[in-house]
Amino acid sequence: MKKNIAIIGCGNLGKSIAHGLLQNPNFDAGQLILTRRNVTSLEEFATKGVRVFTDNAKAAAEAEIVILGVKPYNVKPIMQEISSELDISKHTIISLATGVTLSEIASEISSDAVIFRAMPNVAADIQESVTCVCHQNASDTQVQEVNELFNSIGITIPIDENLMEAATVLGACGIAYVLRFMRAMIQGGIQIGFDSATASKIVNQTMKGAAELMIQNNLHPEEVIDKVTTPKGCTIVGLNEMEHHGFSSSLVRGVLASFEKIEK
Ligand SMILES: NC(=O)C1=CN([C@@H]2O[C@H](COP(=O)(O)OP(=O)(O)OC[C@H]3O[C@@H](n4cnc5c(N)ncnc54)[C@H](OP(=O)(O)O)[C@@H]3O)[C@@H](O)[C@H]2O)C=CC1
Ligand SMILES: O=C(O)[C@@H]1CCC=N1
Repeated sequence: MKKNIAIIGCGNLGKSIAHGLLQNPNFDAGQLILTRRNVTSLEEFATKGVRVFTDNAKAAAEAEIVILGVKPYNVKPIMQEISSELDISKHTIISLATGVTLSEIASEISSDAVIFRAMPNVAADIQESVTCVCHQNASDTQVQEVNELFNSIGITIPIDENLMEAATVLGACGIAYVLRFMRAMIQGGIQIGFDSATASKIVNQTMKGAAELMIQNNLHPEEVIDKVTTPKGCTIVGLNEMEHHGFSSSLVRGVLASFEKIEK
């Protein structure tokens, strides 16, 4: 795809997406435009040939795909700022904002506008995001184009808009839950004798191995857990102890708490 892409409000997630896109050999840095008010932290991109602006309207005017990377409460003012530069026959708008609906965005421009909501996660940085996507008014070609964009930084899953909040929790918040689990594993590893660096290395590779096993062999976790838990062995003792302390229950409740926070 050779279209220009503007990320308006290039913060944590925007930068991850930009890093991921720039690793793609078919993606030209000149296609990318990044904005925020304080552009100091975007200098690394400018040195690679990315256009870095503070002027959101100018960025929108120079792009065909406009990604809204701002906080949810900034979507409306940003749309008002850039709407004079948006041409609904030219622009595809992609909002990353949690909880802001397609119709809320459309109300700032036109009900006929081509608008996507996309929910990636920060693993976009290394092209390992999962991005759930829904849209309004997009043609098959436009859907393909947006899928291609997010496939270049991971995998893309089309969903109905009513699942976008659930997607936010499972995929976008989810990476934080997984990392907190990893931190706890590392802490346990230190307590049983490893230095932090070695414990981290073991935990990182164990996580990667577990995830790849599920992905490559298309398995449910419990199928592999059964193979690891020797009867009367140490794994089942550890797992049961974790469950006595509410391990699975606390994760499920955390997922629900995040979901309820978005739904409020
Ligand atoms: N972080 C994550 O993992 C995920 C976030 N999201 C969603 O993505 C969006 C961004 O999240 P995140 O990246 O964490 O947030 P950040 O705050 O890191 O990024 C938003 C950026 O917007 C910029 N900004 C604020 N006002 C303006 C403005 N008027 N014009 C241009 N830029 C502006 C800010 O920079 P400056 O102050 O310099 O202008 C800031 O860097 C949110 O809507 C969030 O819900 C979705 C999935 C995952
Ligand atoms: O915590 C948040 O609100 C955002 C949405 C998903 C990840 N970060």
